[in-house]
Amino acid sequence: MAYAQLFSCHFYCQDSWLSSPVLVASEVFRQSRGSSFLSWNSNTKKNHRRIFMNMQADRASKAIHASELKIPHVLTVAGSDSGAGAGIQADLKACAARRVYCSTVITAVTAQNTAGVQGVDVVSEEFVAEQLQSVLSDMHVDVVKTGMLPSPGIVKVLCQSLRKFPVRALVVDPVMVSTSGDMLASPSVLAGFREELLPMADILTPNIKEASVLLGGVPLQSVSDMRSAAKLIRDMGPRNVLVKGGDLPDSLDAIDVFFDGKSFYEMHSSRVNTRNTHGTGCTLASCIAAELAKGSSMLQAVKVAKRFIETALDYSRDIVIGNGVQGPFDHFLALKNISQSSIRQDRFNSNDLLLYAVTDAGMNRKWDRSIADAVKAAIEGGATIVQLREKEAETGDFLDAAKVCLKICRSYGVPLLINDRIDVALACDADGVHVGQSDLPVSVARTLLGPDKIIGVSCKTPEQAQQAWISGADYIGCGGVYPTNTKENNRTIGLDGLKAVCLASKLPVVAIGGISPSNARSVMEIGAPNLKGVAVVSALFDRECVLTETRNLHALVIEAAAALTK
Ligand SMILES: Cc1ncc(COP(=O)(O)OP(=O)(O)O)c(N)n1
Ligand SMILES: Cc1ncsc1CCOP(=O)(O)O
Ligand SMILES: [Mg+2]
Repeated sequence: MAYAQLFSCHFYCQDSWLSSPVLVASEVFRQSRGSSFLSWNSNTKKNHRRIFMNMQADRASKAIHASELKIPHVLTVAGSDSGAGAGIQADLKACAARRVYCSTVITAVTAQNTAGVQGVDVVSEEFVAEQLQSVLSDMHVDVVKTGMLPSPGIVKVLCQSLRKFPVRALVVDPVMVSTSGDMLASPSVLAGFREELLPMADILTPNIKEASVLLGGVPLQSVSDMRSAAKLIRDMGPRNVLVKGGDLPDSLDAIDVFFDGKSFYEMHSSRVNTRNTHGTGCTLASCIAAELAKGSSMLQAVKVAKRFIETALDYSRDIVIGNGVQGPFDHFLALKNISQSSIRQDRFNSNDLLLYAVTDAGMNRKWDRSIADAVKAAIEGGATIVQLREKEAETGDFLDAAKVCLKICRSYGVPLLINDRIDVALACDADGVHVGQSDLPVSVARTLLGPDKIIGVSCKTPEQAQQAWISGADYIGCGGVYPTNTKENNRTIGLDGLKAVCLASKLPVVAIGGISPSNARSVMEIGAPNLKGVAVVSALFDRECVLTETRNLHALVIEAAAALTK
């Protein structure tokens, strides 16, 4: 009986299941009292308490799950762009870049590239409706963002679906004409926009051309025109309007006008001089939708979206994709620094350890040369990898030097590593880092740098060498093999110590510490196949001519390595 009462309470209270333990408790009590429930003995009490506690635990775990698994979700209803700069493809990339899930309803398939739109195949309104039903009946969508809506029928089925499955916000990008000048919606779509869609929209994001079309063709030539347009368009129903002024003539900045019905906000961002602007409208609207899905206010969402576009355009200003006049940009800010060395399949080649040049600012100062000149000379002399080890440098100076040296290294296809400073390596997108036993652990460095960067770690003992492998390092720097003045208080491990580390290591090893032309051969000849080379500071850089010294040492290690393979 008691169980039956509680069971019914469970269902009765389902709506408040997650939110109000007090309500659940009082409901248990109310129902048990109102049921001539006379045998309220201590056992029953205990049972009730146990069941109630179980309910509490169940509720808590459901609450944890609910908050853990709630993923902000944008549904984009738009056209596909085969060149992937705009449309559905831009929306997916923008949402992924803003860390929001994005589902897609495709309204049209376009044959498109950086030169323009070559063809459009409109999806039937029935099939658009079917896609909408599939997504909205199953998934929790926070925000719907619309792009290309090529027919009045598609606008109609979209509005029907939105009435059936209301969402938190609707972002409408009134895509009518592509940036290349091609028509993407029939004129009859305008009526559907005005009658049904715009009154449902939380924000409308027309560019100047689209704002003009919406207003029956009035030209927009100034910020003041954009303000008037924003006001008139808002009268058509959307709660907020963002008129994008990227195409405004005679303006140094890209100025957008945001109007929320009460206030106007002029949003300035610097105009990025690039051909890679294809897809900015779709991306901006998707970013707004993504921020709204995360819970931002409208003004904040617009600000973040604009900042994202500005950064992405600036980052992608020089990338080359396609031969047409307007290229796509890189939503993930990852393509610019792709060099031949970073896209080669074998990201780390242990043969690169052969002659490992490690810089020292003090030595370069002493010999009155810049770090750039030192690095260039070392590479021309035969250095196969370069490490910047700038112990005294200010962070900003270190980063500046790293950027300059990275350019030089990339131009020669030689990897550049940064000693100790993972932040500097990340900031300049160096090829990797070298860390010591008391720097950030290799596993943390790997998490921060990702799977593609090179990570080396200093090891003096076989145990450290085994740990280096487990932690995900790529190579081991082992030393000091001989006494050195370059590193203070550094225990010398000798050739025996080096050999012990090599034998214990599954990773390639480079020897370091007091190595020069006079002893490099003995190092290379210790008889460990995974000893791949020598790392040198003073024998290269505490000398008058870096080029000559590197050349000599290079000839020597090449000879020693060749003798070993005979
Ligand atoms: C290849 C190579 N091995 C060792 C070092 C030493 O780095 P450093 O930061 O001077 O000292 P630890 O961090 O190892 O204690 C290196 N730079 N390169
Ligand atoms: C950085 C470092 N780590 C171990 S020994 C050493 C110094 C190597 O410098 P040099 O080649 O001048 O002996
Ligand atoms: Mg270190």
